[in-house]
Amino acid sequence: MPETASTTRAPAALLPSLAPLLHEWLPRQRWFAGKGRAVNGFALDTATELLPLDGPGPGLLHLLIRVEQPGLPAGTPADCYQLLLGVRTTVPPRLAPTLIGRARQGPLAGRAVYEGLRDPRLAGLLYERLRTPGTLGPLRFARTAPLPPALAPRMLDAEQSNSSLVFGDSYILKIFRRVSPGANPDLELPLALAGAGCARVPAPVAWFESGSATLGVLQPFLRDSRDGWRLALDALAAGREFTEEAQALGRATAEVHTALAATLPTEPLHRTQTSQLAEAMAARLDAAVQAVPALLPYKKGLREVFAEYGRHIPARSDGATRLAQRVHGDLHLGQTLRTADGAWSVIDFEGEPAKPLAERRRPQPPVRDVAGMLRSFDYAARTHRPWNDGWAARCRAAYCAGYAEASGLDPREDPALLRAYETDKAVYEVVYEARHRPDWLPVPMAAIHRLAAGS
Ligand SMILES: Nc1ncnc2c1ncn2[C@@H]1O[C@H](COP(=O)(O)OP(=O)(O)O)[C@@H](O)[C@H]1O
Ligand SMILES: O=P(O)(O)O[C@H]1O[C@H](CO)[C@@H](O[C@H]2O[C@H](CO)[C@@H](O)[C@H](O)[C@H]2O)[C@H](O)[C@H]1O
Repeated sequence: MPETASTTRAPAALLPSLAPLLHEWLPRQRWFAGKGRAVNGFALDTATELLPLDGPGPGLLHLLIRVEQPGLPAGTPADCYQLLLGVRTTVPPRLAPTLIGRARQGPLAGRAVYEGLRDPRLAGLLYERLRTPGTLGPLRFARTAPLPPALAPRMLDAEQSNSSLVFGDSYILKIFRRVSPGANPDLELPLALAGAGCARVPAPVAWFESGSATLGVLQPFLRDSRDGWRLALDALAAGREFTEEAQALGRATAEVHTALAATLPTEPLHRTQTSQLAEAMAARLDAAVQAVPALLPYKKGLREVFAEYGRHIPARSDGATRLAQRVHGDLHLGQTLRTADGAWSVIDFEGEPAKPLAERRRPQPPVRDVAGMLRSFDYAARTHRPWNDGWAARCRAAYCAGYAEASGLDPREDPALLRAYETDKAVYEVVYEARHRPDWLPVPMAAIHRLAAGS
């Protein structure tokens, strides 16, 4: 074990020290999901000293903390977040921007509390833990193969739902911020895909957990890669087509789907399941209209798209029953990475972060991911001036052709299904943009306008 062994604190004892600091700091974090609602209090589920707080140097405290907020349906547990806090008597100038505050009371009174992941010494310690399988209080560390020692850490500053650290340009560790019981699909699916020999995902090499909850996953870092969103925008800016890339992305998506269907449970999609899926889409639309009233004029037209899907008799052109299966769940260009050799990888299998874990892990028609990517070509085209609708249409066609090539199923053969999933995604995007990036709202609204009009 690296440095000194850990201890587990009685969690409640730390709250008087931490609660006043976190009250200010937590709601400001990009990954804090409860924005716009008051924070009434905190409860600590676990508190683990990865590095003792009363040692000579800095301490590293791992917390699973519940944030009590109003407005949750009865019986819904408060959101639980994972925090890694550094604790020092004084914070050196290079770490000053990471300061959360100085505790005034309780066992940490007078000590500085700061973002532990931004301290290379503490981030390095976490990597050392991942190298060493075993348990540490409530935390369990596992790995698939030996890892090299002492890789220098750096934190990614991307706008993320979680937090990621790169170690020596060899590995990337994603620390999940909002944590729920149950395997996180971002570990479960890449592990299953790697096990099935699918080369389209960076295979997890280590992870850590508490109870049944996944807390972090270490994967190879694709250092010479660029993400599909950047590549698409570059192509647009240079007046280039992106059809070859889109076709390869279609093939990559199909490879992922085929491997997931071969290794994880699938369910037949008969008429009843189809109408339930259509009803769920209509219910999401109703909730979205409440949240974003600009959707109201389109409600009737959009409901008709879902009703058409609900009436639809699912049958494949080869006569087989359609299947629901595990899918990516939030596929878009930003979730794809292309390495210098031209190979595409798919990342971030967590699904839509706002949805409950159980819902994200449910089998769904694979067209859900196809629709997500088709929406993404439209997004890329719409962020470019002048708007290049033809570019997006050609990418969309090439992507479907690539998907058909690798899976034998052309998503365009089932337009009612595809339109319903594109509409469901556009409705999700309207709510997402209204909440996070209001300037982007016209992008999904343009799609809503088109889809509600039946074109
Ligand atoms: N294996 C990887 N290799 C290189 N970069 C990666 C890798 N995995 C993730 N990234 C980079 O990290 C960013 C955030 O990762 P992501 O899994 O999307 O996190 P989040 O769930 O927080 O959005 C990605 O946009 C990508 O640029
Ligand atoms: O990447 P995340 O898992 O955090 O996904 C969320 O944020 C995405 C934006 O970063 C959002 O994607 C939408 O915007 C993209 C362009 O920035 C576009 O390519 C996607 O097609 C569009 O859906 C995603 O919906 C949201 O869940």
